Amino acid sequence: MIDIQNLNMIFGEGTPNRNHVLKDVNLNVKKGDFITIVGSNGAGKTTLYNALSGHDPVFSGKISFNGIDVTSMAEYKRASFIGRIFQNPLLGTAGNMSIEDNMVIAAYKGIKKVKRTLNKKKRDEFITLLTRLEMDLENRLKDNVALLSGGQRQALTLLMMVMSRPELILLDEHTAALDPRNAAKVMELTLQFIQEYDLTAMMITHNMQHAIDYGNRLIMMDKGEIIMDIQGEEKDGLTVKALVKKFHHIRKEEFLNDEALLS
Ligand SMILES: Nc1ncnc2c1ncn2[C@@H]1O[C@H](COP(=O)(O)OP(=O)(O)OP(=O)(O)O)[C@@H](O)[C@H]1O
Repeated sequence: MIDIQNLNMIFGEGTPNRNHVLKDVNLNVKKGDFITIVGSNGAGKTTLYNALSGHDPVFSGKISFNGIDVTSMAEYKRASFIGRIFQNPLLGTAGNMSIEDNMVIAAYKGIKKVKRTLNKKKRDEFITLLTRLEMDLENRLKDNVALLSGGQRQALTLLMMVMSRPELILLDEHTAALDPRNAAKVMELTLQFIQEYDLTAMMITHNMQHAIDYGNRLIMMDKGEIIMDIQGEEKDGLTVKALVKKFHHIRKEEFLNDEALLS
């Protein structure tokens, strides 16, 4: 589905602040893959998403999506098949608009020349979808999203993302800013939606145990490189201890991210 070839991301080229963030990254993502991504701070995980989504221009290399070269495709065009959720729950929804108005935008995303109407049928659909979140939002359609808690807002973001039927979703520590109960709830919904909507997914997490427990493939990034790509039986039998040991073996240095080990 996605083929990344020799991807280089360099910021500040030609300046004293030149920063070669992604170094000749190659990655082939198959349809249905659920890839968890771990790596220390500054490893280049978010930059990889920024290249994939078209948020940042690529310095060199090629990104193909279903055989089509999308390396230079504008971010707004890629948004019709790539969904993204950020750590900050405020980013995925418009706080000054009601829940139903936010959902109307999601329902018609990528559909051109259609009147964005909210009739009874559509509203009933929204109610059915919101009921699945089990957060009582189905009774608050007219409430402004700014009134919701972080967990409710992130769950709504997730729901709105799947409503727009993306092929690939990019999750960037999307439960990290939530309290444990809401984080677990949003994670549970994420897993349900990935399965139900047959999504291909990538999930950055600082929680090594989550990276091991979820998905079919685990990638570790370090200093702009993919240094591990673990799947199949090897992933099934993985432990945090074994993962850290593998890191030591490859890099001959300490794994610097205590947060990852402690979580
Ligand atoms: N637009 C940009 N301009 C300049 N430098 C950037 C830009 N985007 C990212 N960087 C730099 O690229 C490096 C990698 O950042 P990135 O956010 O991809 O790391 P990360 O692996 O996601 O880290 P974290 O786990 O801390 O979020 C950092 O040194 C960062 O400062």
